Amino acid sequence: MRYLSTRALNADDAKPFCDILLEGLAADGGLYLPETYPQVSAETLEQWRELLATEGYAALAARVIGLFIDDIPADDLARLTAAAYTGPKFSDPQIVPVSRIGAGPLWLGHLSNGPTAAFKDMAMQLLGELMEYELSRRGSWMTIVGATSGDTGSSAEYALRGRDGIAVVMLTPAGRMTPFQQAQMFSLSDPNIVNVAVEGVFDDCQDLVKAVHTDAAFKATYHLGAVNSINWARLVAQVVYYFCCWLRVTDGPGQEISFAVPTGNFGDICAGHIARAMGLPIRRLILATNENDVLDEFFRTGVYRPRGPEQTWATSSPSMDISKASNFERFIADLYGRDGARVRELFGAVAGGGFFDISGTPEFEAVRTGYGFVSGSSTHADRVATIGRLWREHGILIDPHTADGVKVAEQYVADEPVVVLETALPVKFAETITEAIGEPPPTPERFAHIEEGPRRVVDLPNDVDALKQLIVGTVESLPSLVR
Ligand SMILES: Cc1ncc(COP(=O)(O)O)c(C=O)c1O
Ligand SMILES: N[C@@H](CCOP(=O)(O)O)C(=O)O
Repeated sequence: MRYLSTRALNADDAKPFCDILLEGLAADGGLYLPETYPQVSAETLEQWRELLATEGYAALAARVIGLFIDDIPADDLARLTAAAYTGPKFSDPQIVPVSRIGAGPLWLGHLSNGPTAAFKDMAMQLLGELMEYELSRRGSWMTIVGATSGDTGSSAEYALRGRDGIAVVMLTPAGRMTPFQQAQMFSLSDPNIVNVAVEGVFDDCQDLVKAVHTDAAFKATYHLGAVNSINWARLVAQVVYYFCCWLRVTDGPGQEISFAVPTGNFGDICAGHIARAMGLPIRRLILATNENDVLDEFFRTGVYRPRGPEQTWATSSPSMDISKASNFERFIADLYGRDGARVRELFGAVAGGGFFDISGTPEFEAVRTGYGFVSGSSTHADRVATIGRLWREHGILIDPHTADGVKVAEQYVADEPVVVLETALPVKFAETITEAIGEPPPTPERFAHIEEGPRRVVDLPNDVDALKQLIVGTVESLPSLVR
């Protein structure tokens, strides 16, 4: 299996999985995609049903991900998935259980049982294993430069702390994360972890990451790598839980279900799009945004108009306060039949501060009819009401992002089961939970003292040169990194 940038003009540039695992973002600014999506038959799905029941999530992950990787031996990959998806890292032995909300059509897919209580752990735990494996095979090292709106950062740091040959420089939007999210990251004292508070919003952090990654000389000298969902390895690991949820909710071949996905950077739902393209019987992909509703606007109207920091609102589902969703480019590349020139043209307009409008085109018609996307958005009042209602009526406590998913899913209820992906645990968002149910969320024992103790974080202006200096200083301060 080989991979090409969404902006590639030449199929000869295709690369194997382990190259793009370490490269992260393509040199042309595009995102990697496999040349084709492997197809999974109904018969294979039934074999995987048996596999999941007898050998568990890690075995399923090795099979699904193995379809996309031919440069890691199958036994090694199985060992890596077994190391990633296990207790006590994950607090539930099923790794991804599902539960039904009452007797209705809505289900929750529980993705937040990992070390940092967010769905990011589902991919990040594996990414940590894969990166260490490949760096050690090559005798190399890496400086991860990432951006977070609250959950990717801690998830990456818990997956990579103390790992040999890897440093992490993680950019956070100053003052925009919850106290719990800040504590999860800033309390870490490992020398290979550097937390940064950038004067700006998440999109500014993400733009800085992309700027250093597209400076080829700098990237090569400092061995820059990526852990955001711009890295294909993140997405392929996330594809697995769509298969898992489908297998747990259905009991036979061909049964269609839908997924409702709280969306920010379009990574989670892009993994659903890929699972569907592989043949998983998904009827609809229900995209849910908060008040930062650029993607909902696109899926309703065909107009993609990213917004600037001044129009990116600080909301009570803060991890989705994103107005320029990276992975959306992957979907557009598929929509346009991997026409790299067209993708360059569309995203060139966006990079210049503009927008694109594909309303009235056959491609936009296909978004709904061929790809199953529908969308909606949610407000603070909606999520508080949804959290309160599920708590009172069903005794189920969900976080504000999952509440956005439930709220939008309810708009689209039909006759098939709908799995709402639970993307974080309530403990991370105490203020909103308290507003919704009149008391703070329970704190799982493993997080009992997280908000106590000293913090380590570096302030940084929104400036590429300042970031480069910080990266240089970090690498120089860790002599064990450079082999
Ligand atoms: C808790 C939570 N929910 C939902 C999302 C949205 O996921 P994605 O960015 O993959 O669309 C994020 C991160 O963006 C998140 O941290
Ligand atoms: N919500 C994310 C934003 C980054 O998304 P990613 O999936 O591209 O890493 C976060 O919590 O940081």
